[in-house]
Amino acid sequence: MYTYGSTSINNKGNLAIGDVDTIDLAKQFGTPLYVYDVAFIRERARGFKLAFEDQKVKSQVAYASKAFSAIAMIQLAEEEGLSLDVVSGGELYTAIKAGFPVERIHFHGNNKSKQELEMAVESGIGCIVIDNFYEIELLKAICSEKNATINILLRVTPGVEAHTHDYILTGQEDSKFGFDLQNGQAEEALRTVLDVKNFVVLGLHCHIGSQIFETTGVLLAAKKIIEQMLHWKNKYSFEATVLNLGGGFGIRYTKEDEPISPYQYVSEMLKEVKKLTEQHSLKLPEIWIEPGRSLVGDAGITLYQVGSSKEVPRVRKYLAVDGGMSDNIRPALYQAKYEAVLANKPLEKVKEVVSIAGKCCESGDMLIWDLPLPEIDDEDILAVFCTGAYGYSMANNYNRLPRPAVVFVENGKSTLVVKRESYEDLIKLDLPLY
Ligand SMILES: Cc1ncc(COP(=O)(O)O)c(C=O)c1O
Ligand SMILES: N[C@@H](CCCC[NH3+])C(=O)O
Repeated sequence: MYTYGSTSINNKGNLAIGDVDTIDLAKQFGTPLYVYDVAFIRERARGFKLAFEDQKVKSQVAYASKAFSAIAMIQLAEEEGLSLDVVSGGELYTAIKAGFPVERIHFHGNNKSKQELEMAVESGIGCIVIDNFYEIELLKAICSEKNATINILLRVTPGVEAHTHDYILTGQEDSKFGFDLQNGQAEEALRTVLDVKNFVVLGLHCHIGSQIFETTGVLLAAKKIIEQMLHWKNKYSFEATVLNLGGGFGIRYTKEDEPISPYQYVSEMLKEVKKLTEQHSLKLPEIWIEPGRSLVGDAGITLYQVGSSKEVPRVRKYLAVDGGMSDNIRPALYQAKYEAVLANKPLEKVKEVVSIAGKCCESGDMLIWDLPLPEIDDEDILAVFCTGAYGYSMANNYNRLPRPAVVFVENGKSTLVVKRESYEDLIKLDLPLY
């Protein structure tokens, strides 16, 4: 059996994560349960930073908190010296409440509201990544009213198609994000922001998509942007001091996935940027990146209690668990694939192939199709690997299922970092008619 992330088999023969027995975790905290190995997250964070240090390039590695935002996670990002990418007032609020240094927070989003922008400006945020002309006007008015100066990046769409699921592509021309680099929109945006006295235009941002396994796309994007940078230096005497190349580094969800290491990805990216800027006699900008999934995705697993099963003769057997699309919507949304084992007998011989269903009232609520498993018993716990990114953060209360708890494990110890929702929590915003 291949184990994912930092899971292993312990001396009881159970699946362990960060040296903590997953069956003990399920007993102590209940199921479904998200569990993160903190050491794994730290190692990834250090790996990203090392790639920049080795190439002697000034950088910021910003954790894209949309992957998993919770106070403890933000504090961990701070401990590792990461910066932070937020995309909403809610993510910003969480970061502020976690005590994250605001000057290292970058604010993204294709439709930031006036209230969100005001909150960001008032907080003294490090940088706002401007996405569209509407936002330029909104932010300009807010800064002038508050007499505030703000660092900005312009998000550009370089017209690059990355190889990933259509729904998580973002760098192509037909995208809701950013200013198009090729049709003159980005240049018009640059002219506009350079004229705003309250803006300090740090540079440019692009993000071509998510769960990407190769550097071809980002290298092409960097080339297109750097060529524009040269043009804009000549035409407007504008030299970018920051180039943010986004996130999107892929992880290994299943045996078929073969991502390159973050270190290799970043090293190749930096070599290309250095080469191109030297070629065009441009100053090497600070390089920022925004990994989300690759910092937390394979650090996390979800534990479920198995429940009912249904045999469809000659077709398949469904095995239901006590969660589903409410705690992991990715299979339903992107046909995302996952691997799983029975955590109490991960090494036992395979007996049958079953399809793992969730408990929501939807036929599409399937977590894994055709999973080989040993003989299944009522007390079995299913562990699904690599659920650390876009699991809890995309969790919902469909069918009024309470969202699961989140536990961090490190050095053999477990800590509850997000409580399980209760039925009381589910109705706390409801107002009775009588
Ligand atoms: C602008 C931006 N930055 C960073 C990310 C993080 O992506 P990932 O979690 O794939 O690293 C995303 C999500 O795709 C994004 O849209
Ligand atoms: N939520 C997506 C990624 C989108 C990232 C945001 N641009 C996923 O689960 O893969």
